[in-house]
Amino acid sequence: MQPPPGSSSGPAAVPSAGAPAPGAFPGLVVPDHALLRHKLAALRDRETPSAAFRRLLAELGALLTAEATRDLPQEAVRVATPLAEAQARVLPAEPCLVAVLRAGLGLLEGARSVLPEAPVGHIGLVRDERTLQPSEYVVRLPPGLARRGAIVLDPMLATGGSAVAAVARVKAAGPAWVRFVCVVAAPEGVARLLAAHPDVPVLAASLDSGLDARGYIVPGLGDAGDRCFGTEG
Ligand SMILES: O=P(O)(O)OC[C@H]1O[C@H](OP(=O)(O)OP(=O)(O)O)[C@H](O)[C@@H]1O
Ligand SMILES: O=c1cc[nH]c(=O)[nH]1
Ligand SMILES: [Mg+2]
Repeated sequence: MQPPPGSSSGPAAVPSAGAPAPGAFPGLVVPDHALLRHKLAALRDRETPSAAFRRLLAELGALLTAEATRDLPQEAVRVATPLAEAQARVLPAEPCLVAVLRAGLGLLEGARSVLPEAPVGHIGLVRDERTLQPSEYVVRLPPGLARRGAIVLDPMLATGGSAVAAVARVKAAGPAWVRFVCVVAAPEGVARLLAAHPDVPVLAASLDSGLDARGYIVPGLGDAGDRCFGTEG
């Protein structure tokens, strides 16, 4: 990882050069968090090996899930501590976590560390690298989604085709609400996802500049699935 030219200190939020301000999308949240930026820097680095990439993705999954659940409704309860009764607040039900395969599995591991009782769904999608259209190869969603929300996890929001399809699949199962969590988002993907699903808030660690001619996010981090599972060619 190379230090940028000039000073090592800077503004709290460091947007990618050429990226629109996150405020350009009212449905998008990019948390202002030093730890997210720190881990994302290492994740982007082309020299980061697959094992470290997987660990970083899991850590980002935990941090982003904490942000995505920050304002969920809670119920008041009383608990007996070893000393006295305390007033506390709990989630009525942990939301369902839905991983978009393959790369979403990396985020899922960390998300489950903070939501250990969450039921888990899987949606297998692979993008045709020529047409950029996603095709679906597996869907497994848990029953009983009507009484809880769902958080869809996929590190990359590029053209948005995969995210739009995954969210549609989850919505068809009738969850109380849906939120979409990614690591790196392209403006094109955010615009497409919010246009198709305006009721679905999007949370990203970074809003990047755009897409290259092959539909990859720039600066991005390359192919997340390949880097996670060591399948790069
Ligand atoms: O926004 P889009 O243009 O649809 O691209 C984003 C999708 O591409 C990647 O998956 P990929 O199809 O490479 O599958 P993989 O995770 O198995 O590598 C990524 O994890 C998203 O699912
Ligand atoms: O930049 C991109 C775009 C799609 N899928 C990825 O894994 N990375
Ligand atoms: Mg891939």
